[in-house]
Amino acid sequence: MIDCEGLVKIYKTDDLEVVALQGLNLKVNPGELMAIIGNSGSGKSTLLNILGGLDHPSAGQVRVGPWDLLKITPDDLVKYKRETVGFIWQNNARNLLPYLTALENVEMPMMLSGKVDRAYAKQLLEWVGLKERMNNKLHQLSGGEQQRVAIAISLCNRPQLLLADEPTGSVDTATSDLIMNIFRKLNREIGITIVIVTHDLSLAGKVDRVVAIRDGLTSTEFIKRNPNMNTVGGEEEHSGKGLQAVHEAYVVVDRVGRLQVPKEYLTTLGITDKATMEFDGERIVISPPKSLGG
Ligand SMILES: Nc1ncnc2c1ncn2[C@@H]1O[C@H](COP(=O)(O)OP(=O)(O)OP(=O)(O)O)[C@@H](O)[C@H]1O
Repeated sequence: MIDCEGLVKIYKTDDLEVVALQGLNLKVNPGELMAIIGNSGSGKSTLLNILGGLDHPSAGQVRVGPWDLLKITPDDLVKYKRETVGFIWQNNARNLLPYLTALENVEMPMMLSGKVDRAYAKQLLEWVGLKERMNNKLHQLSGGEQQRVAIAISLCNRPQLLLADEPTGSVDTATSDLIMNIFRKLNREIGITIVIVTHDLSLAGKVDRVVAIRDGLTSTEFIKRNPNMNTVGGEEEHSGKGLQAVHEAYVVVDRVGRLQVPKEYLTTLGITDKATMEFDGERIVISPPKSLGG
């Protein structure tokens, strides 16, 4: 579904260039539910905005389904955004209309795109567990319920790909579990591919695959040891240890053999610009460079 290779994004301000993505590689299979984690400034939102067609890549390859987002024409980009992707942000609910009901809020974007499908709007609200509340005005719903209305809206255009940027950033743990359960259900039942961006490790622990971004590059991949295990709401996750407890961690090696060594390892070993690499037949050992002189 998603194929990024050597993806680069450079932001140019007056006299400054920020390289937000430095040649990132990422593959996401159709029907996958996965998470992208990374510290603040690592490039997560930049990646999501590019995948959502909100920002243009500077170089590299980025494909979503049949679309090449580097070469896409402006007309096709509008079509792509309308037909292929749905977006959820942390504070999505802020964009909803408080004096309309949940159902009317879902119908609004349908109206703007020229076709209201009331049966589908109701179905969406049922999927997010708001069947009984669809005729309530938005201001009568809690923050978590409003976020669920926002999820229903993101599916109005029947997207094949759902992009969620910190979707549980401003809700409590119980609501966060509920939202994750909705994602899993949607993923299973309608086969939609879902990419969640978060810095919340406990949230990341609830999906089968997590890709960590560091300094604009994919650095580590965590794959669930037992993908059938449903760990939503498990104690391990709430303790924040969920990711390491149920996932195996792999360092990402790109097509030409490059990998990223975590900064803390380099600092501990005092490695700056060079290292020694040895292969003992089974392992590759990276050490500080041996001193040459005296
Ligand atoms: N419009 C912009 N103009 C200039 N620099 C930008 C712009 N957007 C992002 N950046 C820079 O690109 C880098 C990556 O930012 P990005 O927002 O993608 O990170 P992030 O991982 O999503 O962080 P956070 O978790 O804080 O949202 C940062 O150094 C940021 O300052």
